[in-house]
Amino acid sequence: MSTSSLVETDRLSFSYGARSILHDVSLAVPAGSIYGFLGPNGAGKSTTLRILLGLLPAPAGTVQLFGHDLARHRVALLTRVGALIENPSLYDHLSGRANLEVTRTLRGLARGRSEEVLALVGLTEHAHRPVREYSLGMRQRLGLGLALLPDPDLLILDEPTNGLDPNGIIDMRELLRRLQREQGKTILLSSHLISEIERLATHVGIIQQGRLVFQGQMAELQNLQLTNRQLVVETESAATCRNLLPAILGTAQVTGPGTLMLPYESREQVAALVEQLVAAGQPVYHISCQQPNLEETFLQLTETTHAL
Ligand SMILES: Nc1ncnc2c1ncn2[C@@H]1O[C@H](COP(=O)(O)OP(=O)(O)OP(=O)(O)O)[C@@H](O)[C@H]1O
Repeated sequence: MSTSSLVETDRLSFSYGARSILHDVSLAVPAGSIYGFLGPNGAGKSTTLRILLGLLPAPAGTVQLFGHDLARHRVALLTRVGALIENPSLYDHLSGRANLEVTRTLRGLARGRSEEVLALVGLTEHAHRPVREYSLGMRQRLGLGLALLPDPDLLILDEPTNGLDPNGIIDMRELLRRLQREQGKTILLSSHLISEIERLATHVGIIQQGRLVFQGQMAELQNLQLTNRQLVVETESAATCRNLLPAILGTAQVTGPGTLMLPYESREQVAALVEQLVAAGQPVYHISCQQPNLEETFLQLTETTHAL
C-alpha cells in the first residue's frame, strides 16, 4: 500500500449471485485528488463505490481506506468518509437547516456545525425554506452538506451531477473544487460522462464491463489523445493508392472513395507519404491531422476489451 493513497483496492472481484460484476479492479485514489471514476451505464461504478462503503457483502480482493483494511476496521474507517449515493434521503417538510440539525444532533456534533456546512454548500440564504421547495441542484448540495457534517477526509459521491441542469452542474463542480482546494478533501466521484469531470478531476479511472481499462492522471488521459492522432489523406482513388503503396498505406483505412486514414507518426512520415503518392502518379488534394477529443478517447477505451 502506498502511503499516499486514501483508497486502494487490490484485485477486487464481486458477483451478484452467479453474475460476475467486477473483475480484478485495483483502484488507487491519491490523497488530495479529485478522482473521476468513469464508465458507461452498468460498468460497475456503483457496485465498486458500495463496496468501498461496506454496503455490500465482502468481495474477493482487498479494500484499504487510509492505509487500513476495511474488513477489519470498518466502523472506525467509515467515520472518516462522507458519502452521497443515490438521491439523498431528506425530510421534505423540514427546512434545509432542520434537516442538517436532525443529523447533527443524532451524531452529537458541535452546535454551529450546521451553519458552517450551510455556508460551505452555498445554502445559507435558503436554509429556512422547506426542502420540498428546493431544486434538484439544491437537494444535491444539501445531501452533500449532510455528508460533510462530520468533516470527513474522504468524500465518495455516486454521480453527484446526474440529472442536474447546466447551472446545477457548474455549481456542484465549483463546490467540489473548493472542498478539495480549501478544505483538503479527497473526492472520489463517479460519472458516465467524461465532459462532466474533464475540467474537475485530477485523476481518472475508467471501468468497462467490470474491468479497469485506464487509471492515471487526467493529463495522461489527455496525452493519449495526442498519441491517437490520425492522418486524413484526400486523393483520387483511395483503393488504387493502397494497392500501389502497400508498405506505407497497407494498414490505412479507406473511409471514402478518395479518402484514406492512417495513424499519424511524424512530419517526416507526411513528407514521405506525399512524395511517394506523387511519384506513383496519384494526386494529393488535401492532408490533415485529426485529433480525437477526450470523449472519443474515452469511447475508444471503453470499446476495448483489454483491462489493466
Ligand atoms: N442488486 C443487484 N442484483 C443483481 N445485479 C445487479 C444489482 N445491482 C446492479 N446489478 C448489475 O451489476 C452491473 C453493474 O451495475 P452498477 O450499478 O454497479 O453499474 P454502474 O456503472 O454504476 O451503472 P449506472 O451508471 O447505470 O448506475 C449491472 O449489470 C447491473 O445490472
